[in-house]
Amino acid sequence: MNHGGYGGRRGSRGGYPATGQWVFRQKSEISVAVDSSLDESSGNRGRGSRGRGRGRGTISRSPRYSSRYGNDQHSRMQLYVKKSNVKLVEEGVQEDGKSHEPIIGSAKLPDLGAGLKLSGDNKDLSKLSASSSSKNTSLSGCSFVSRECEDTYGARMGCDVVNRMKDVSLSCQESVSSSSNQKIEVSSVEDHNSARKSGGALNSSNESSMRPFDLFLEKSVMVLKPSLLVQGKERRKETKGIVIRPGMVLLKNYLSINDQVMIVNKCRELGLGEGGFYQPGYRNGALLHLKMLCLGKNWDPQTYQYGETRTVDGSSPPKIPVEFSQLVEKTIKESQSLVATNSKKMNGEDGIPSMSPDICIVNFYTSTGRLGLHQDKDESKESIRKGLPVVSFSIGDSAEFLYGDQRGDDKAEMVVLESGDVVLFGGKSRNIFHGVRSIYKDTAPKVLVQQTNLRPGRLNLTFRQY
Ligand SMILES: O=C(O)CCC(=O)C(=O)O
Ligand SMILES: [Fe+2]
Repeated sequence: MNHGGYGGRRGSRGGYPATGQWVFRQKSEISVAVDSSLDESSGNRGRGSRGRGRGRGTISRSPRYSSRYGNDQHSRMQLYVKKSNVKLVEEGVQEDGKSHEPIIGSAKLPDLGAGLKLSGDNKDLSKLSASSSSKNTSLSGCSFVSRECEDTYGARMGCDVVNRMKDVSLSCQESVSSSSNQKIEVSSVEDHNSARKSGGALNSSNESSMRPFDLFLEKSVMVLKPSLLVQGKERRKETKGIVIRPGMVLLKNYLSINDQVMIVNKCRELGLGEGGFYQPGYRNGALLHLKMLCLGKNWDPQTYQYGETRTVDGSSPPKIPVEFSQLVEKTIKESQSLVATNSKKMNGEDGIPSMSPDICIVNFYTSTGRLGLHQDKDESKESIRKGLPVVSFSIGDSAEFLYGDQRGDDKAEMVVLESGDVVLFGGKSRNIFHGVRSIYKDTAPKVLVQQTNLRPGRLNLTFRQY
């Protein structure tokens, strides 16, 4: 199989050998996690809250994801400094606490240059956002034991440093405060390796968008189990079928936690393999605000066509796991009987035809991910003419899902899709405009996150028949 210029990617799952390793040099025993993202989050900066208002009325006819364009391609890195209060100090900027706060969370590549410092004491967990383009990052004020930080999986680079002192989990997202002056340094091996591979063109959008992407966060040292109460509550959610409009059905809480865990695990595994997750881009270079994995056939955002291989790297899409297809079949039957009982005049016109999926597009949205209103119309004419349904599984964080007969966000209806929800749109609703306006942070079922270590964000699978 030709992997073109991206041949290294496959090896990286096994390979990508040195890409994105982060080395922490420091002096004591704290954990640090560095999470770098060159993904959809960047494109959302500057938007209003939750991205409302973007892309309004701008959907052009053909682009499937037409309003997902984003020009801000700054890469963003998030530093999780566990058990320590830190502050971000740009080189050359006074360490006066307050003056640095604005830098945190909004630092962009050009501002940071080659170095970036964090300083603080060892009290709280903190999260910093900064540019991943910086060649060196130093953390001051923490006693860190430098483990290693592997950018195992690209666009969102995970680096987990263990708190050897207390053996506690370190994920936290508090604001940064200041203080002490102990130091640790973080330097990005990724930069050096990327430089080698790309001849110095670091952080080029190609390079970063093709980095392997792991749906899982690295396991923390200590994983807190959700209480039995939480688990009980999450299990008690009732399954309910709703006919939203002719041809469109919502199966609320349809996927059990076990199904969701199975799906997440399979997507994670497939997403790390050949043809795995990447951040797709349009012909003009703009990146979509999500990570994508195609199963069965590859959908190409540059041509809006399906193919047997992915043009950007020559990889073949993995097959759709049989367990997925079985679930899809079940949901279609379920919807058909729901429609049949709901509709007195069952003349077939409001129904949802059966289909056997040979395409699945798996999208992963971080909390700032989104997807502009579009129609799914790149399947065969026959498939669309027959109204073969698109079947959509939502897993993880909840999302505002827009749908309607017209293009504008303001003309669309909205439904919140939660983890386990399934939406089908076929028949008379096959050509609806639809999209994802926003993701609700931290709304994924705790038990799912605990059982899978799924990253914060939302996983969506849409099944279709070509
Ligand atoms: O994430 C979703 O709910 C929708 C995804 C979608 O419309 C697509 O991939 O075409
Ligand atoms: Fe779609």
